[in-house]
Amino acid sequence: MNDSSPRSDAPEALSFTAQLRAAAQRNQSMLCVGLDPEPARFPAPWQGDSARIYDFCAAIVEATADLVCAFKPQIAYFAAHGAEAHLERLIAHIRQAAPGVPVILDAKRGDIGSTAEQYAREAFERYGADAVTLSPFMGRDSVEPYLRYAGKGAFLLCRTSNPGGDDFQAQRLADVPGQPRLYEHLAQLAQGPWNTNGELGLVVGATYPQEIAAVRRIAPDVPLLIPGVGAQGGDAQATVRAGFTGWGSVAINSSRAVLYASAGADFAAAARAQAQRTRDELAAAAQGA
Ligand SMILES: O=c1ccn([C@@H]2O[C@H](COP(=O)(O)O)[C@@H](O)[C@H]2O)c(=O)[nH]1
Repeated sequence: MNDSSPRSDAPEALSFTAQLRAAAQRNQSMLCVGLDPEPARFPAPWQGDSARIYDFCAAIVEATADLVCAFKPQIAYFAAHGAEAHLERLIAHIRQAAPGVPVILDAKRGDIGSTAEQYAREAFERYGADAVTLSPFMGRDSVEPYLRYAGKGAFLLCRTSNPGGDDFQAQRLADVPGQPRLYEHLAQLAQGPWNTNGELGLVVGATYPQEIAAVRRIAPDVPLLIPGVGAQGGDAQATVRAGFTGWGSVAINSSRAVLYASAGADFAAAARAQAQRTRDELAAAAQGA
């Protein structure tokens, strides 16, 4: 043996997509619980108290750790209260309470390359997230800094869950062969030329199952982050039928329906019950898919 070769007893870290697949399989779950803390909706005596953001989210994580394939903190809910330190502490806590469950930082960043480098550093080094959401509006060079982080994931907004997503995402691109809609073109890019580290994914809303199916046909290999079940009324079963191709192929997000399942002292138990119902409904849809 060559003694000068680097040796480590630490297991090699899994890439984001491998982690997502493993967590989904282990917990038999497509459910991603969204961490969108709103102090006004916290139970008494924490109601209105932004100093309790960490405590509230940590309780949700502990209650649902074995039911999810991922957690998705939305950065605005922390930054709006100056609670970035709570987010750092929360992600560190997820490593302890839910080992192996990946963290998708929902930040929807998008800027010129030099600024994107700073956003990537924030997501992956400051917060230690496993993946981040990005707006692809500024083009390939605005996405590349994130792809330089080995094993880290990035989800491009593709066909978002809101009605206004049609304003741009459904428009046809006259200059691209076949004149695809913008969201279809984004799916082609994510499946092919932009996916240089094999860790790109797409955001598609559960409120638009037909578009999920179209995206899945164009991009059969990329993971889909699918918000919109629960509070936004997306069709969970149609979503699974349209997007699921195996464990880790989809992370179906529910935030408010889980977080605020009860406004009382039993909020964590109620969140667990709601997460379990959603996980089981999604899994049952896969059996029938
Ligand atoms: O198209 C999109 C992209 C992101 N989101 C985010 O997901 C959650 C949804 O929360 P619910 O309470 O389950 O409706 C939230 O953080 C959004 O910012 C989305 O809804 N749609």
